[in-house]
Amino acid sequence: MMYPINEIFETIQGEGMFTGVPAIFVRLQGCPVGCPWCDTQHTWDMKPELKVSAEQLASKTGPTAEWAELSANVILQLFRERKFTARHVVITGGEPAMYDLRPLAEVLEQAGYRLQIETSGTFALQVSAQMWVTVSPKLDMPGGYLVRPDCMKRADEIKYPVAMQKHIDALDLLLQQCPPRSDAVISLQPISQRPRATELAIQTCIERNWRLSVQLHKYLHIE
Ligand SMILES: C[S@@+](CC[C@H](N)C(=O)[O-])C[C@H]1O[C@@H](n2cnc3c(N)ncnc32)[C@H](O)[C@@H]1O
Ligand SMILES: Nc1nc2[nH]cc(C(=O)O)c2c(=O)[nH]1
Ligand code: SF4
Ligand SMILES: [Mg+2]
Repeated sequence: MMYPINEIFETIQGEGMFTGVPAIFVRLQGCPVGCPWCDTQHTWDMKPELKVSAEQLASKTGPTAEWAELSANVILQLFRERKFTARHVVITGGEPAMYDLRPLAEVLEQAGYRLQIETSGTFALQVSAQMWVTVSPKLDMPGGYLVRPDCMKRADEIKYPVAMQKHIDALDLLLQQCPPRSDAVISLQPISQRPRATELAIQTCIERNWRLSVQLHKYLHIE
């Protein structure tokens, strides 16, 4: 099984329940959901002419639409070559749930890593039993994809991006229609550090006893 990889880097997890935890990020290429405010629009398309070798991918600095096809074993080898020390791996994208992540999970979990997936919840999950699943639901996006009830049920964490009250109302409806597990953590993440979005998220989290997720990496100016 080969995975289309946009980048692999080590940093501090800036979002959700594992905020502050050193983590290796594996960013997969490709996403058809089309959120207008998406942080990673360079991962949406998989252009054949932008396919590069594993070596070229490893020397990438900063976000570009270049991608490479890597196997799970090559990904693990790359972690070792780059002397990464984090034990937590975040699989993100793009939309990583478009791919069967079980072979990758088998190799990395066998090597002792704890895995987390960041997903929009719009594709059926193919993940390991232990993987921490963060679903960031995407409602009414241009791609026309729907959030799946099975993804909502598998979620360990629902991390919802908000800017306006209508987004909270839409989340309330989703939580009614596709209820998560009772032990799932619910957090609000202000879109693009907008002050009004942040204020709304703070107020709503206090009222509902939900968590706040502020994209710490953007405040710290790290990757
Ligand atoms: C870039 S997405 C990739 C994974 C997957 N496609 C998803 O949407 O969960 C990773 C996380 O960043 C969030 N995100 C993307 N752009 C954002 C923005 N401008 N402001 C706040 N959160 C954003 C997403 O909601 C998601 O939780
Ligand atoms: N530091 C850091 N934390 C993150 N958490 C989720 C991210 C993502 O793009 O999925 C992300 C990211 O890009 N950087
Ligand atoms: S689903 Fe995720 S990667 Fe896709 S456009 Fe939305 S935020 Fe970006
Ligand atoms: Mg990001």
